[in-house]
Amino acid sequence: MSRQVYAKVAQALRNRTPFHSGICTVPDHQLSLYYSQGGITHRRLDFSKAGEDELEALYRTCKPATFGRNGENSITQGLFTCDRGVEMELYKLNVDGKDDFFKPHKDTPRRIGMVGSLVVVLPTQHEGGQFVLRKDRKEWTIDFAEKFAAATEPSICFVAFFGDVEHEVLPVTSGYRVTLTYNLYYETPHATSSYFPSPVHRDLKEALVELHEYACSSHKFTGSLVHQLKGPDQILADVCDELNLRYSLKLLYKGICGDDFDLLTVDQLQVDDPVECESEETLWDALHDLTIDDAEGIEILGRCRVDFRELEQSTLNFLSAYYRRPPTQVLELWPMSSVGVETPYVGYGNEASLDMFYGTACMMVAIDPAESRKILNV
Ligand SMILES: O=C(O)CCC(=O)C(=O)O
Ligand SMILES: [Fe+2]
Repeated sequence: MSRQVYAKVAQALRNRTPFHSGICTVPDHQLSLYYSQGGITHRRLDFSKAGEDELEALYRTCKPATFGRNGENSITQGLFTCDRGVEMELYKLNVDGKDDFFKPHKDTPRRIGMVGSLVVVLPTQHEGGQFVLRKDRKEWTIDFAEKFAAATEPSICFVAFFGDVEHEVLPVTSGYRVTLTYNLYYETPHATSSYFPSPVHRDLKEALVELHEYACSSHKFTGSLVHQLKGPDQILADVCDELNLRYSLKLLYKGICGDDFDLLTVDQLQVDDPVECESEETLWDALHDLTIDDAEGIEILGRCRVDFRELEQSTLNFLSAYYRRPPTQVLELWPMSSVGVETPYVGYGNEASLDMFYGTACMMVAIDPAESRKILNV
């Protein structure tokens, strides 16, 4: 992989965000909301020209507790149609007036298969009410009021995010802010991000396409985790699928046995008898039923290579069976939103101590040698 391609792939992965937001123009006639008050009066509200008083009427209907009314709202027309693979369920209508806010929370899954939420912000005059998202100590703020102010055509704004993203709505400082929230479900257990490609999806694809020829072969899934890929990991899998790049999930055991070896395995290392012994003997015990396809020694680019000449003959004998010739080289691009597994054993030293082999889940994308690649039309 050339330096530029590496930089581009790494950049695409680094830029990933756990949400997708934007603004889109909508024909006037689709900006209507029908609602009923106390089950009797039906009202139609046209957001493309709704005035303050009409919005206030909606606000009063939706805030029965505050205004002492027994109102209820029903929405008879959805604004969105859904892409194949993702089911959208209209969940609720929020109308926020001055000083209203939504404190930080994560949306609770309403039923199995819910992947996230979509918030559609309707074009009403308002200030404040910024939408803040948080994940992994990162924070993003979207000011929809500003987006509407800059829009020249009737538009709606939206933000879709995964279920594990915390979000809040800051206080509205003037006007009314109206949103529709939708629950998003994958229709199939393994629906993909290609159904709603995000900028990350496109950037990643563009970066990987620069490898321009790929081997065509079916990918191998390892472990059950592959069916639970989330967010950016799922996007990487989808892009690989589209480009016919082989990928698999593996456990990476980095620097085991005194920092010497890096191993990729299809399963957690098992130590049958975790009694006190040298870590190499324990590793030998853990590996001895496994083939090189189950556990492979690799060279991580940029890390010290194993110097086989310095190994004791007995270690060399068992370990060399787990290295291809030449050894598979692995370039680490970005940490996966991953899980780790621990295999404890009793280490041998001046006194017995509890040691462990620690593996982290990682996604391996195979870049096969040029001669075995196929031209791909993308
Ligand atoms: O109104 C919004 O912008 C979103 C509200 C929200 O997060 C929710 O209803 O769960
Ligand atoms: Fe929410």
